Amino acid sequence: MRQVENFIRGEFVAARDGKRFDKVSPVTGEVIASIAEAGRSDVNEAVLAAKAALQGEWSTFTTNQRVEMLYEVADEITRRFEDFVEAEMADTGQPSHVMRHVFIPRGAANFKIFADTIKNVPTESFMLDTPDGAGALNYGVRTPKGVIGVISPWNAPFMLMTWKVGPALACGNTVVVKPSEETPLTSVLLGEVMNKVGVPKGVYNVVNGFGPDSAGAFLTEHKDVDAITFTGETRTGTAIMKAAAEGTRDVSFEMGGKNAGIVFADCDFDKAIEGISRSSFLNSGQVCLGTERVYVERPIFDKFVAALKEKAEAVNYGKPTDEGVNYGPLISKEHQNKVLSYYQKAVEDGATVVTGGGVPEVPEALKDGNWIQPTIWTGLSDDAAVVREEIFGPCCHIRPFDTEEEVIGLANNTDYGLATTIWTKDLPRAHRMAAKIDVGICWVNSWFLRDLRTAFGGTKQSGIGREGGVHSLEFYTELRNVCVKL
Ligand SMILES: NC(=O)C1=CN([C@@H]2O[C@H](COP(=O)(O)OP(=O)(O)OC[C@H]3O[C@@H](n4cnc5c(N)ncnc54)[C@H](O)[C@@H]3O)[C@@H](O)[C@H]2O)C=CC1
Ligand SMILES: O=C(O)/C=C/C=C(\O)C(=O)O
Repeated sequence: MRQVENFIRGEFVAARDGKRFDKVSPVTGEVIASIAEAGRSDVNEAVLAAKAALQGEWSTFTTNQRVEMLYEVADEITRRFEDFVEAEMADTGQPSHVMRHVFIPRGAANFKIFADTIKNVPTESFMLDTPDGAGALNYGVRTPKGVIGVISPWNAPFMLMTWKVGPALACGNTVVVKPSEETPLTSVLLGEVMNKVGVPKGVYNVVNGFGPDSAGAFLTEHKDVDAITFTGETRTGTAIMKAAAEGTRDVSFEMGGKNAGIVFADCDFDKAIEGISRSSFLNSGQVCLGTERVYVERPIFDKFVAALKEKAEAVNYGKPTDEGVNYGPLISKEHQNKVLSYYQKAVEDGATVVTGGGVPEVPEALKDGNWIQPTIWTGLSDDAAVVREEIFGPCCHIRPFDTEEEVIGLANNTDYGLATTIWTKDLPRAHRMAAKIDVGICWVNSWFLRDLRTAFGGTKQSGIGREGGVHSLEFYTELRNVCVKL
């Protein structure tokens, strides 16, 4: 069985107390790896390694040298593409084409985009008038923030971890990553890449383990961690924020969503169906940007529900590498139970189950995997649990609407504010809507179309701060103003 260690100061090391935990395949339920579980002293060692590296060779790198090294990291990921695809598939159980076309290429791109950003971003400067007429020059200098604690989730593990590590390293920081306990493989594999291309030891570290009373909490509580970036559940964000308050450390949070998809009668119908089907069912619905509330203009409501039902029923369950498989399991038994409990709740609340609602028939070899049917409901009230709470599964509730004002109110009637997707050919209307829906990311006639230079993050309980392009520099650097009297 695969043995996976922590990665500290450039070495793959077991936990000092020898503790380990099992990684279980979401596809078959088999134990596929044994993972070193970092205790407080292992986390301490990783943080001290990262702190020491800030003063070492890494600090002598020019921006250009860092940029070149990040390009080498990206190129080495691409050279080891198959290894990353295999590890990510083993971790998540999601189909090979999603790994090949989205998650692994995005992992490599996350290093290149921030290398480009740091190389090209201009320095802020202002000329100030002074009474003597000579003036003063103000200019900004960006310095690394220090040791960054990276707490990453399981739904797109490599893509979301590198989305943080890329800019952190581009800005000259060092990192300690705590990947989700469900998906440790690619973070540790990245350690091999870092060593291969010569990233100085201690710049990139990985500690495995769980959240509370484990590696996650030990890391976020550590006083030498200067800032924390986190993607995951809103409640976890609250716990991390409390830990970060000690020492007033900075945080960047990308958290849950209960995103609305809005479909007007004048939309390109086939594209809207394709878009909403992806946004509700891709990655088995385990995408923070996904759509769990769909609002459809009344004249096309019945036609829309029927067409989305067809899409939901067309998924092919199976092993990630099997030909034609386009749909994977949920990440864990715990998550499967959580999603199934919402399926049950929807029925208790009086939903019409258009399709799905349970566990599908799968071949004998897969019966211990965490399979679940894509599910569509109609007929629930706006305050039903499955309409208000983030489920993070392949499901959506569809409700008709009659006016623009009404649907803006419905879309905004949530504690979250991550993303929305609007489908209409009336672009002035799309712009009006985009201005009024309280989210960080608004897609029109598209979904998950990502330009990595754009601001990414959420409002309300969906997050704090923005990352992406130059916005990442705000979090990963300190900006010092220098004022020179001329
Ligand atoms: N991208 C997103 O928005 C994600 C949302 N979720 C939501 O969260 C729910 C639960 O999934 P989980 O994996 O349990 O998410 P989670 O938020 O508990 O886990 C995310 C990461 O935070 C770590 N963590 C947990 N508690 C911590 C603590 N007190 N201090 C430091 N680190 C801690 C975990 O070990 C993991 O690395 C899902 O059902 C889904 O609704 C989960 C993953 C990603
Ligand atoms: O494109 C990105 O950077 C992120 C996409 C998805 C998530 O953040 C998520 O599902 O958590």
